[in-house]
Amino acid sequence: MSGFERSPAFTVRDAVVEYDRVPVLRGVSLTIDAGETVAIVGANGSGKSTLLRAMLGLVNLGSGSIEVHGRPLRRFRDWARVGYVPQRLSAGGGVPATVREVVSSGQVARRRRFRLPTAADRAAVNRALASVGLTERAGDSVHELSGGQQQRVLIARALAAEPDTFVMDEPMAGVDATNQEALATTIGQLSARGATVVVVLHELGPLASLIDRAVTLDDGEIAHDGFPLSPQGDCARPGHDHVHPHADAGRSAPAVPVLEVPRRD
Ligand SMILES: Nc1ncnc2c1ncn2[C@@H]1O[C@H](COP(=O)(O)OP(=O)(O)OP(=O)(O)O)[C@@H](O)[C@H]1O
Repeated sequence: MSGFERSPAFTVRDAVVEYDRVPVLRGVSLTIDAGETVAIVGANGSGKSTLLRAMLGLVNLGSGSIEVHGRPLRRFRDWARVGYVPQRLSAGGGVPATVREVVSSGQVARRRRFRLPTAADRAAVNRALASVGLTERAGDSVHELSGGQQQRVLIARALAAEPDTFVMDEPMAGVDATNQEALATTIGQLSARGATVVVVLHELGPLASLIDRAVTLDDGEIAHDGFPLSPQGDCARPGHDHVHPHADAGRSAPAVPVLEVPRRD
């Protein structure tokens, strides 16, 4: 699938983003090939989320340019190919939504207008729910769930659309160790099928064995782009403010259902 695609999934050239005239990205250039699994790491406030949001057109560039699957961002239309996992579930305006409804909402971009979900759509939602361990909670309101469970709902929402490109902002945040391992297995399966995965991480943790490229941001600039560095000295201390990726030893993970990623070859 994407392994045969010639265009990179993302091409970022000299991207500058400012908030209230304060530069947050200061000329970031980055190419992510289709099929790569790349971690974006760096200290709090270094610009990781802003970079992801810029790559998806959610914040405007002050200068520079971004292409998605070979097209300038503004002309890219195939958003059904891209699954985004934001950092947190937005408040949702108090409208009660069940876990299944939120997960199904991920499929809206791939459906033709006014077409109801097919059996295949429903099956994809069921697979996504199972892969994050929320099958039993499908009928519950998302507002009743813990932060970590809500995070898993967001991941399932991205999985349900069966995109070939995933952009995830700290998907492991607040998720307990068992579910982190299960998610790592799911992401590994996506990767093995040739999906592109761009993931902001605080620590490589259970994803370490999947990540062979880490991009470190430092104050809005790329400080490292390459093989993940190992933690040393003070950096090895748990809980310190990470400014580079940690290549922890990969751990084995429990088996979870295989997810179908559409082939494009
Ligand atoms: N909407 C906004 N308006 C103003 N400033 C913002 C906005 N969003 C982010 N910032 C600022 O931009 C800088 C980079 O923020 P960003 O969220 O991209 O960093 P990050 O590396 O993802 O941080 P964290 O690890 O804490 O999530 C920070 O100083 C932040 O306070």
